[in-house]
Amino acid sequence: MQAPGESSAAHLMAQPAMQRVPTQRLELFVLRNFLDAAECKELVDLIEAERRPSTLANHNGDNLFRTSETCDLHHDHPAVAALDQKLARVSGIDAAYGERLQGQRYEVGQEFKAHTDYFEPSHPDYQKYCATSGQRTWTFMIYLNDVEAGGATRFKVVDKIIQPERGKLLAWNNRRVDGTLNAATLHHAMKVRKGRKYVITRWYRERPWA
Ligand SMILES: O=C(O)CCC(=O)C(=O)O
Ligand SMILES: [Fe+2]
Repeated sequence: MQAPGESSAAHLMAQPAMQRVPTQRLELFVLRNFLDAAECKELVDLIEAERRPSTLANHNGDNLFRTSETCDLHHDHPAVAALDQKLARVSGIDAAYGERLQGQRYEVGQEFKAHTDYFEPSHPDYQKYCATSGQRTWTFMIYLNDVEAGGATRFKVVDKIIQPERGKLLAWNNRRVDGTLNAATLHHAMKVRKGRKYVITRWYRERPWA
């Protein structure tokens, strides 16, 4: 059994067509065709309708660190509610532990430089971000389109590159199996070279999101 807010390799590998990316240093999974073309299109349209410049929780003085645009998705929209439920099933994590779903759009030249999704406990704002709902546990991310060139997600510590592909789900544990934060999850959303890239990210927490 997994703790609330946590997925597990065993749960994920029991999902049809789930693949584990071969590396000892982190739990990283790919599921192709998690969403179909129509589902992806509907979500892209929602992101298009409400995007705003992306922000950073841990701002580090580099204004070019995350240059994409973000859209906070509305969970009362049927397409978003359906995705929320689908993610709950595949992850095994109750949707209540998930932060609000976020869409991201990258134009040519836009990126999100190498970062980890967990919050650094030494950061002055750690309490602000983690006091209520705790640390981020797992990240689930869906690519909503095929990108003409660029836009891959690179896990540089383990030297794995995941190519964007319409409907593909990428999931990883931000911590090691023993619960400690895993710096090998460092990842870089590389620059789009041609076309556009749309993704949706879902970060889960240790406690219900509030
Ligand atoms: O767009 C990607 O490939 C990765 C996005 C990401 O790392 C994030 O939103 O935390
Ligand atoms: Fe990330």
